[in-house]
Amino acid sequence: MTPLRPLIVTMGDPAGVGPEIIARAWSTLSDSAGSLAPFVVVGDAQVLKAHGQPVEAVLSPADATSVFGRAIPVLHHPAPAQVTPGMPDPANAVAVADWIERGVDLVLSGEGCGLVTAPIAKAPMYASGFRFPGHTEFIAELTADVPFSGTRGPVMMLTAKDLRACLVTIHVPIDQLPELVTGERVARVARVVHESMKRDFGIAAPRLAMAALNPHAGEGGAIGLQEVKVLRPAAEALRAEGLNITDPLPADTLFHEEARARYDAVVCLYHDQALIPVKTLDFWGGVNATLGLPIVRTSPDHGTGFDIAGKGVARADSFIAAVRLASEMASARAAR
Ligand SMILES: NC(=O)c1ccc[n+]([C@@H]2O[C@H](COP(=O)([O-])OP(=O)(O)OC[C@H]3O[C@@H](n4cnc5c(N)ncnc54)[C@H](O)[C@@H]3O)[C@@H](O)[C@H]2O)c1
Ligand SMILES: N[C@H](C(=O)O)[C@H](O)COP(=O)(O)O
Repeated sequence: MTPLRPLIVTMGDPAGVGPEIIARAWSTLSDSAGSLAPFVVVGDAQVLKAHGQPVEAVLSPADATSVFGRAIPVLHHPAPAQVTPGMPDPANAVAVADWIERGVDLVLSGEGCGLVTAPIAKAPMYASGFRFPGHTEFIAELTADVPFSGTRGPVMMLTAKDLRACLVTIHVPIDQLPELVTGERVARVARVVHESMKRDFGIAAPRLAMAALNPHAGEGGAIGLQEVKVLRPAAEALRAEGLNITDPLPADTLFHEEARARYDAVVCLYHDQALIPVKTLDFWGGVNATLGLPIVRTSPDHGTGFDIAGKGVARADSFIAAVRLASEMASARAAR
């Protein structure tokens, strides 16, 4: 099989742990040529150089393959404001968004096989006028006009070990869930997940589970009506379409080892219903992936870690797992 093009890594907030986990990940992965796609970083080369690894500015992702064994290849796009680890500056937020847009463009052009995004911090991005909740919605907007055969996302998936938890709603207040958890929204997410399990994970016959919203799946309507009125009808309609998906199941018994063995992915209804089990199962190895887009995109399961940025203690495990997963997903897409 033809070798993959490089992965495109975006630096994220330069004041966060992104630069140091990229440097640490490179020192681990630089001799993995062949088994994993190499990566090239879109960001400020000077910021990366501060983390003790060789850095080499390149002119295109194509240069990354020959450089990756000896240095971190960087497509240098300078941060406009001074970078102080742990001290985010909204003046750099526009550059952070530009790095993401550049990264998406490089994957769409075919110069990169997938995108791995180091963490951004929402507050400084919002302060600069960034109008998206996070990477997920921004990247969906950037790829909205690109043809895509299948149900279009974005769907956020958090994965660790054998758990793939996919979100129907993301960064919304809990009191909006009864209004937002609709049959249409659940069905669209389930279709995206079903198609992604085949496209991105090579699972020919995906088994999906659906989490209930209410305790004990609503206890037949005695503890809430979403399961009776919304979720079970949606599951029945999806099964009629040919998807293998359960009725809404009590979330408290969905995530233990034996339960996880019964499904390939679980459709969860809100952020913490998915993220607590994933980050509890393996905080250091968890990965955030965006499904249902024309490009592969992954990200570590943690944020910018401003409290430890620049102190040399940030772990690169999740970032390395995100690189591995993006490489695997890109390979699965290339093999189809
Ligand atoms: N992929 C992403 O872009 C992403 C993911 C999650 C959160 N965020 C954003 O990051 C910002 C900070 O979020 P938060 O404080 O809720 O979570 P966080 O993950 O940044 O930090 C939570 C705790 O985990 C620690 N931690 C984080 N990464 C670590 C690493 N690599 N090694 C060791 N310890 C680590 C931090 O020191 C902190 O104590 C917020 O704006 C949030 O929205 C971004
Ligand atoms: N909910 C995500 C997590 O905790 O990993 C995080 O906010 C990242 O969201 P984006 O990938 O949309 O930036």
